Amino acid sequence: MSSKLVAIVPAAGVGARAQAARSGGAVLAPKTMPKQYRMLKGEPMLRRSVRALLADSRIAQVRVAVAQGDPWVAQALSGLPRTVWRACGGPTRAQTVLSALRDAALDAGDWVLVHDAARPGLPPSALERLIDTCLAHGAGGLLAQQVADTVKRARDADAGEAKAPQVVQASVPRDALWLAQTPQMFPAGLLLGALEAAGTALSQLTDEASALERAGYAPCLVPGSVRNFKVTWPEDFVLMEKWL
Ligand SMILES: Nc1ccn([C@@H]2O[C@H](COP(=O)(O)OP(=O)(O)OP(=O)(O)O)[C@@H](O)[C@H]2O)c(=O)n1
Ligand SMILES: C[C@](O)(CO)[C@H](O)COP(=O)(O)O
Repeated sequence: MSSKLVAIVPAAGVGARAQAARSGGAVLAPKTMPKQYRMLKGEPMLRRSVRALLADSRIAQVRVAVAQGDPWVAQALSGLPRTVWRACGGPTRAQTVLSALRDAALDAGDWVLVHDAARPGLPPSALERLIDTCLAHGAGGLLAQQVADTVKRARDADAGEAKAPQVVQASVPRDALWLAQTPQMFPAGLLLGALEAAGTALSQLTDEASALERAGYAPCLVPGSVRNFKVTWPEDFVLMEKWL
């Protein structure tokens, strides 16, 4: 591989949903330690996610993007090889990724792989599969899981009945449906161009592939892993510890 492969880990979120139970159901103000620094089997979640990436020697560097004034990152990442961190976090995930990408100043032909700090369970085999597929096809792609359950679309909630249960409008054919995971891997120039072209829609993009799709590309869907779920809700910490 003549071009280099660099990983970006957006880690500037506050983990509001993960704190819901501890605040009695309400979403907390971002004062408590964000979820990416909570310990999972004796190690901060962020450190585990970075170590999962370092397992593949083709990744030349891992660049972690944190919020301004983050007091936890230096300790959480101490001693890890090929790893740097920058206080370039933005108000949304997509804005964090865009500023990290600009900060990295990669060549257009380099590859960039974006991975959530909140996915510490990434298996080496899934990472290897993604990198192999993207390099072989010369195109970008993402890890994803085919939907296994029957899918329902809810009818618009009745504004007058806040406590009424949601009801089904229709069942949705699931054959072509996949759930997007990370890492997501693209040529750096392509991803930067697609994120910049999103303009005011940037903050609505929930993953990198969406930016490429808007720009007319069709990213490869590479089978991910059930272990690679995103730690989002309070109960996810216990579940992830069982996998690790
Ligand atoms: N402004 C933001 C928001 C999110 N993220 C990162 O994007 C990843 C996926 O986001 P998510 O799981 O939603 O984390 P949070 O935004 O922290 O969670 P919540 O939405 O519950 O607050 C995480 O690694 C998170 O730190 C980020 O770098 N910058
Ligand atoms: C990127 C992602 O993990 C793919 O599933 C997801 O879209 C992040 O969403 P979040 O709302 O920022 O957790």
